[in-house]
Amino acid sequence: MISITNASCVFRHASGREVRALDRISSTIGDGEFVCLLGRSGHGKSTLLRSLAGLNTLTAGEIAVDGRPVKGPGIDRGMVFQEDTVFPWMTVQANVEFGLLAQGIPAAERQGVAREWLDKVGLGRFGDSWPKELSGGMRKRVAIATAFAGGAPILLMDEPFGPLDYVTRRDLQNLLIDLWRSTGRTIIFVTHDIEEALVLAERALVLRAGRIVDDIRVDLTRPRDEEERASPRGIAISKTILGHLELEQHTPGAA
Ligand SMILES: Nc1ncnc2c1ncn2[C@@H]1O[C@H](COP(=O)(O)OP(=O)(O)OP(=O)(O)O)[C@@H](O)[C@H]1O
Repeated sequence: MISITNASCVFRHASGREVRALDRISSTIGDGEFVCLLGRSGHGKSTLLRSLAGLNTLTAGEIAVDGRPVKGPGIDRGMVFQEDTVFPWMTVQANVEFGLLAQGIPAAERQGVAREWLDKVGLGRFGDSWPKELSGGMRKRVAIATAFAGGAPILLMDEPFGPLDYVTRRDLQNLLIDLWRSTGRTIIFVTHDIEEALVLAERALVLRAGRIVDDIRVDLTRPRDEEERASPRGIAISKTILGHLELEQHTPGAA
C-alpha cells in the first residue's frame, strides 16, 4: 500500500519566485488499484508521480510504500515516461532484459522473462530488432514490456500515450488494461485526458494547484466502450472532472 501524508513540494525558480507544486497532499492507494492522476497543465501531476518514484524530494510530508518511506528510486516501483525510454543502441530483447540485468538475474532466466513479456505485448517476433526499426507505438510496447518484466509491483506512468495517434493509443490502453488485470500490479497513470481516465481508471485523483480536489471512484463496467462512457454514470464522472479542470472565470477588473 502507498500512503501519502501531508506531502508538499515547493520549487524555487531562478527568478526567486516560489512555486508550491504539491500542497499538503494526503491519500492512500491500495495494492492492485489503477489510479489516474488528472489535472490541468502545471497543477502538480508529474511532481506527485516523480515523488512517488523517488525522483523528486518533498519539502515536507512523507510518501511510504508498505510502511517504508520513499527515499529514492527502488525496484518496487517501475516507470514509463512520455518520451521514448528505450535505449536505441540495444536490441528490443536487450532493452527488456536491462532491468533484470541490473537486478543480477542470470542470463537464461532474464532471456526467458524478456521473451515472455515481448510475447505478451505482441512483439514476440521483434526481439532482434533495433528500436529505430519500430513504430512509435511499438517502442511504447517495448517500454511497457520492460516495466512489467522488471517485476515492480507498482508501475508509475507519466502520460505514456500522449504523443500517439488515436487508434494506437486505444490499442495500448486496451493492452495495458489486460496486463493490469492479469498481473494485479498497482498502476498510477498521469493523464490530462478525461476520456483516457474513463477508459483506464478505477479511481481518479484530480489535482488542482497542487492539491487533491477530488477522489472519484470510476465505477463503470468494462470494457469501457463508447456506450459505457456515454452512460449516465460515465457522463456524470466526466462532468465532475471537467468542472474541476475548467478555467477559472475571469472577473473583469480583478487583479
Ligand atoms: N524541477 C522543477 N523546478 C522548478 N519548478 C518545477 C519543477 N518541476 C515542476 N515545477 C513547477 O511545479 C508546478 C507543477 O508542475 P508539474 O510538472 O508537476 O505539473 P503537471 O500537472 O504535471 O503539468 P503537465 O501536465 O504540463 O506536465 C509547475 O508550476 C512547474 O513549473
